[in-house]
Amino acid sequence: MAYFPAFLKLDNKKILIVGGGYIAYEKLDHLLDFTKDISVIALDLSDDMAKGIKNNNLSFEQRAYKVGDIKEYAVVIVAVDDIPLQAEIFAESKQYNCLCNSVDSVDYCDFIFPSYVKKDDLTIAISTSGASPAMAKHLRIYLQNLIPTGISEFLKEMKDLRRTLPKGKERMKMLDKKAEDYIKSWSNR
Ligand SMILES: C[C@@]1(CC(=O)O)C2=NC(=C\c3[nH]c(c(CCC(=O)O)c3CC(=O)O)Cc3[nH]c(c(CC(=O)O)c3CCC(=O)O)/C=C3\N/C(=C\2)[C@@H](CCC(=O)O)[C@]3(C)CC(=O)O)/[C@H]1CCC(=O)O
Ligand SMILES: NC(=O)c1ccc[n+]([C@@H]2O[C@H](COP(=O)([O-])OP(=O)(O)OC[C@H]3O[C@@H](n4cnc5c(N)ncnc54)[C@H](O)[C@@H]3O)[C@@H](O)[C@H]2O)c1
Repeated sequence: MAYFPAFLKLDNKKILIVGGGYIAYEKLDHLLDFTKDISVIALDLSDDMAKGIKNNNLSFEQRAYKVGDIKEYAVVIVAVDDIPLQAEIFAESKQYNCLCNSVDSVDYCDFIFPSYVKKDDLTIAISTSGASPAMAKHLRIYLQNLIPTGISEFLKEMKDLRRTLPKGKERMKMLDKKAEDYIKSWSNR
């Protein structure tokens, strides 16, 4: 079955990444667009991962994962090259209020990472439900080239209108028309 798309609020939620290699860095890089409350536990770090940790002042412990490490975390990303450990941490996460993502199998995931386009308040997330991460990536690149640079300003204008105009049918109609015209103007380019 396909995954339900939701946008998770990360305020006051601690995130743990286990692993410090290439894939851990990909996940870290994406998470940093949304939060800085990230800790890392890994036996060793790639250069990118070491830089990411240093530049963002993240907490890092150089050691093997041990049972109980996830206790304080709301989300754990298990980015180790060890599938049995991914299975163990996923099973352990069920004892706690902790959502788990494992990088080798959706069987050990409560959620999966989408590919995404982010421009200020706009986030477009793309998933193939794990069928083809490569396809998710290329669809992201395609969409990235389609979205006009002025989208952030347009969204700011729409946000201001929603804040200042009184709620009701008239506002709804006006905002709907403005959004429709904006999209039409850009698809006619
Ligand atoms: C979208 C993206 C987001 C991100 O990473 O943040 C992401 N993978 C990306 C890239 C990518 N990953 C892989 C390739 C090689 C080509 C290929 O296999 O297609 C490429 C392409 C590349 O790197 O160029 C290999 C791969 N990926 C997974 C497995 C295990 C498995 O399938 O069981 C294997 C095989 C490992 C092996 O056999 O060695 C699993 C997952 N990867 C997901 C997300 C989740 C499903 C997303 C969805 O489809 O909805 C899921 C299920 C779990 C998760 O990771 O959350 C990011 C693109 C970001 C961007 O650029 O926009
Ligand atoms: N989800 C995806 O998009 C995707 C894509 C390609 C590969 N993968 C899978 O991701 C996994 C990781 O790949 P990689 O290229 O980052 O590997 P890598 O070898 O570069 O990194 C593995 C990391 O795990 C750490 N580690 C291993 N055992 C540990 C333990 N017990 N405690 C703490 N840290 C530990 C190592 O120190 C290292 O930092 C592989 O199994 C690969 O098949 C996933």
